[in-house]
Amino acid sequence: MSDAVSTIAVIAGAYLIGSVPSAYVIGRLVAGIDIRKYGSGNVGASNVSVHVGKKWVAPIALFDVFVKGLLPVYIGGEAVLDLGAATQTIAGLAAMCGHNWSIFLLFSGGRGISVGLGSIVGFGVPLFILWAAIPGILFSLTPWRDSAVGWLIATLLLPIWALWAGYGLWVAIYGIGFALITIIRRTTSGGFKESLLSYGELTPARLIWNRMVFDRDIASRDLWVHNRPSENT
Ligand SMILES: O=P(O)(O)OC[C@H](O)CO
Repeated sequence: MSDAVSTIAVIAGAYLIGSVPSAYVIGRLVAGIDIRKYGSGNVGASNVSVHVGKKWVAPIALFDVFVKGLLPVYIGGEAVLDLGAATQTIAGLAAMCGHNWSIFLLFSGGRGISVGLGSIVGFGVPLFILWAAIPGILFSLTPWRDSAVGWLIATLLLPIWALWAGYGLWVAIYGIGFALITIIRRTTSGGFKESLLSYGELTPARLIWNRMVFDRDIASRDLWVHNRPSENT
């Protein structure tokens, strides 16, 4: 196979693997629910933990981190096909796009943090430690335990960490892509008019802020993660 064909295959394969909706499949098979209609609506491990069961967190997270996130970056890298940093970056972002806008879920999906985590490990464990340090400290050592805020700060800083630690321009571009995808995914995470009607006290600016920074429509995390379809109607 020529390098061009391998590059296209790795990027397309990354999008398709990223699209496999592990959290959705577990929700359907184990609890008979559409996880997109419960809690945060996120097709990810933490939403399954609340609405299906904690024991499903590990298998979903392992699949999303290692198969969706790490594998495409690893296969594109020196150890396997050696297609270069540009291909690894685009493959990592394609996997995240697949997870967030899955072809198997009519372009709905998750937020991409687990997939991003796996890809960052693929670029280098020290980069992962730099990226995860702020959310880790916020969560474990301060009263500000909102992981959504921590991951947003971490992801906005990722391009700087990548350049500072010598990972090169393409890994910094991966960081910019990750940050843009996170902001787009969060701010477009649900119907805009519907949310403004459902939560009367919200202004459009506040809704956008809540979504981008806290990854939810309303201030209360507890109410948001325990949201169920019957309570929305
Ligand atoms: O960002 P996602 O879609 O990978 O989901 C994140 C997991 O639920 C862990 O919080």
